[in-house]
Amino acid sequence: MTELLRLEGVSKTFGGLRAVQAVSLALPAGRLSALIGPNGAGKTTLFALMSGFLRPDAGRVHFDGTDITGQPPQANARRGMARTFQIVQPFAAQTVRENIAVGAHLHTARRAEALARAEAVARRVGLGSLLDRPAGDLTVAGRKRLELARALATRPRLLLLDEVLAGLNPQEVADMLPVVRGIADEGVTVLMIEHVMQAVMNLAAHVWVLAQGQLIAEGPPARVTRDPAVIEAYLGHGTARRLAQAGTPP
Ligand SMILES: Nc1ncnc2c1ncn2[C@@H]1O[C@H](COP(=O)(O)OP(=O)(O)OP(=O)(O)O)[C@@H](O)[C@H]1O
Repeated sequence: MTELLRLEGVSKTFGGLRAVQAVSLALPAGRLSALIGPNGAGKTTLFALMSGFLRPDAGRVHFDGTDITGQPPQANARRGMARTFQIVQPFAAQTVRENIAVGAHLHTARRAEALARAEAVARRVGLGSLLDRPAGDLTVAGRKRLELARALATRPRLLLLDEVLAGLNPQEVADMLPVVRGIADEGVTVLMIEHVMQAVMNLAAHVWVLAQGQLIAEGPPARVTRDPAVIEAYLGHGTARRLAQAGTPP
């Protein structure tokens, strides 16, 4: 298994809060993996540490064999790392095409080339018919696709998706799953933070579970979601034992 991203003992403290504590993991290249955990577990902070938006207090980050610890996000983007944000903030007055072209400009200064690239990416994520609409007109589901498209336009090798399914209804989630799977099938390594477990079970080959800043489990999703430590982290202390006593297999 080739790894694309490796964390070694990465930690981050905010004031007295240990948001991420000595996290080590190796992300396999060419696969779709997920990072799950209860609210406030440190998932978004870990993404920021991976992509250079935050600098770790301790530990190292390696991308494709290069130590990138402390490198700024722009440098990491040029290396092939892209991330989406939980709160989508497009340039509302600009068209969908122009918003996506911002990402394409990472690799070209030529406007026509960036716009052409934007159009191709828009079709890939199902925004082809909305290219000339202002981004401010998009629904929540449309904005999520736009966020994905802006990241894809940078031609990433590693795509970090921060809750791209949050706020979508079940039909919209079902419509988005093949889009995300298609990106991975084209060879992009994907790591997704996701609370929608149906999506994690459906898409991810490997899952890491973060709770209170620490990795508490990893493995195939079906096994991880049965892990008593994971059930405890989500549902509270003693839950796994109570479920077992009630005869409900966790
Ligand atoms: N810039 C910051 N300054 C201070 N505290 C922060 C900062 N960013 C995050 N935190 C805190 O660090 C902890 C981890 O936050 P983080 O957003 O990484 O969790 P998360 O797992 O992504 O949560 P959620 O699933 O709710 O998005 C939380 O207690 C949060 O309040």
